[in-house]
Amino acid sequence: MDKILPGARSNFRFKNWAGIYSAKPQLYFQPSSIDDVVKIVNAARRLNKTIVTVGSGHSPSDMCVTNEWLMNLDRMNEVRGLVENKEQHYADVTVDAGLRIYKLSEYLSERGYAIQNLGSISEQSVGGIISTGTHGSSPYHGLVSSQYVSLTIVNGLGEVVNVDSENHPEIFRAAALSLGKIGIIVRATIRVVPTFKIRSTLEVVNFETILEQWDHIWTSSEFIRCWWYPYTRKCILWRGTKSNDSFTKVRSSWWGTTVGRYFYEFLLWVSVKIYPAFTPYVERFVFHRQYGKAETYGYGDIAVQNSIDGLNMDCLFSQFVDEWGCPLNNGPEVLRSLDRSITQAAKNGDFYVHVPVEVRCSNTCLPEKIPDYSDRTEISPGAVYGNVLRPYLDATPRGLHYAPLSDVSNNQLTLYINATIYRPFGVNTPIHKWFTLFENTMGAAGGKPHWAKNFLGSTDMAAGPTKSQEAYKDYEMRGMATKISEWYGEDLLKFQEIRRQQDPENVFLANKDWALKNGIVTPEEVI
Ligand SMILES: Cc1cc2nc3c(=O)[nH]c(=O)nc-3n(C[C@H](O)[C@H](O)[C@H](O)COP(=O)(O)OP(=O)(O)OC[C@H]3O[C@@H](n4cnc5c(N)ncnc54)[C@H](O)[C@@H]3O)c2cc1C
Ligand SMILES: O=C1O[C@H](CO)C(O)=C1O
Repeated sequence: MDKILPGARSNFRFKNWAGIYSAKPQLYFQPSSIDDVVKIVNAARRLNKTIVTVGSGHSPSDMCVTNEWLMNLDRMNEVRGLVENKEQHYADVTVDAGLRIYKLSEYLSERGYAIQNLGSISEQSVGGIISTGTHGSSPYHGLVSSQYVSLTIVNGLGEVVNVDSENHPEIFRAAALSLGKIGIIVRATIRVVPTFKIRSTLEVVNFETILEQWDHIWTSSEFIRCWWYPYTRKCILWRGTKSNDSFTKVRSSWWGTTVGRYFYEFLLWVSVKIYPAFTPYVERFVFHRQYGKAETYGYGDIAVQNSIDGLNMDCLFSQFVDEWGCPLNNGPEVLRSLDRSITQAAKNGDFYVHVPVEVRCSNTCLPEKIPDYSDRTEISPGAVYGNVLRPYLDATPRGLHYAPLSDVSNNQLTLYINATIYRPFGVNTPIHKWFTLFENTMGAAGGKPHWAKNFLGSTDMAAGPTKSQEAYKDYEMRGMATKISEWYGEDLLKFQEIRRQQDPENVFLANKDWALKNGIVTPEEVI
């Protein structure tokens, strides 16, 4: 079998980026062409096997874990063409879906173009980044998938299907955030813009100031991120705009040095393994080494970088991450509530949080049609949409209404809060108490979890078999099926219908437990 199927290996161990999950699939494939992918899918159908496609394995959860067949598209990493639209000031680049985002950025930068907006890293694959709803942080940009013009997928019948806004738009809406369940994305066309620099300010701001300025802050620049340090009662506010200014030198980073990094990880290790009450001291110490003590709101440190260096960040260590999105207007209440809980928990010694708690925003409201972009310049803000189709499984709040750029306010925005807990030197830190409280708070504020992350849920909400509470590992996902069905309603039903059409034999229903406990499939579908 290993010999006849393209790129097959039987002795491969998969580990996700964080190193939390690993698995030994029966076979691991790295196909080199769409034909190869079709052959593998057809073989899986014949042999009654399931396939998981893994991109760069950066999803924090166990969503890519399988003991059946695992496919990776790292060998399908060519750029197939770049078509410029000079009048509308963009270009459409067509690539194999295994290409990594940082590689695509290198290719584009040599030709004067750039990806419009990015998350914190550029390691993801073109296919993987959209499959979980990856986003950056901006009042004018939405999910990364809104930059995609078209997708080519190999579905569960081994058919090659091209989908875009005109051709099978409903399959596009399912495949643009599919959790790998609609088909294998083998090619994609992405809308990119002329290369831009980002001029950013990095300000040290009191937590209370952020809350007081909530109505103004989020629309004050095209790119914006807030890193909250609860025990220091401070935030770092990073605001960026497109700019023609000259590059500056790189900002210095204490934890970016070898000594700073190891020392930080060592301090975390001590606080996790030996003395948890040490955690707030570690946070304060690290904060002051990295950012100093003075508040600098309104006159922060300035840097001009290329867009990738500006938008990506140093994510430090292996980590658990639980991220939810809710209406941004609910932010002050949510943050105050989390603040009270974190403070109280530290007093009681119940749990401690790691930092930063990332506070970000996105604008996933879409216009009815793609706007005219002929007036844009290289530094014009805002999205140049590749499509205006909302993915069925888009986890951002429904019921927010599109407004043109000049009228965007907090009313259009999703607030993302990201609870990160590090695993210093690979040691698991307890997360259950903190993440459960976080999830309850975000859920009550109209939030939903980011699909890729380590949300936990509870046995009350899970579907499929559950265990006794004691039988779960602290970090094990219990599931959220009933909530997910309530939150997504008709959109989930539509997604499920398209999934059944595109994959009637359940070839992509590997990791069934994950899909079942979260209600992506119904128990009847997996029996
Ligand atoms: C350090 C770090 C920083 C991050 N920063 C952000 C951030 O700023 N914003 C954010 O939203 N997320 C962020 N993430 C999450 C990350 O962007 C997503 O998990 C993304 O989906 C990972 O892409 P990947 O290529 O690694 O996909 P994988 O994790 O390998 O796979 C993710 C899902 O996509 C499916 N898939 C992969 N390739 C294909 C394909 N070709 N066809 C069909 N399905 C496919 C898989 O089956 C799986 O369901 C971060 C993660 C880490 C570890
Ligand atoms: O999942 C994520 O990890 C980083 C935080 O370290 C980030 O921004 C995500 O999103």
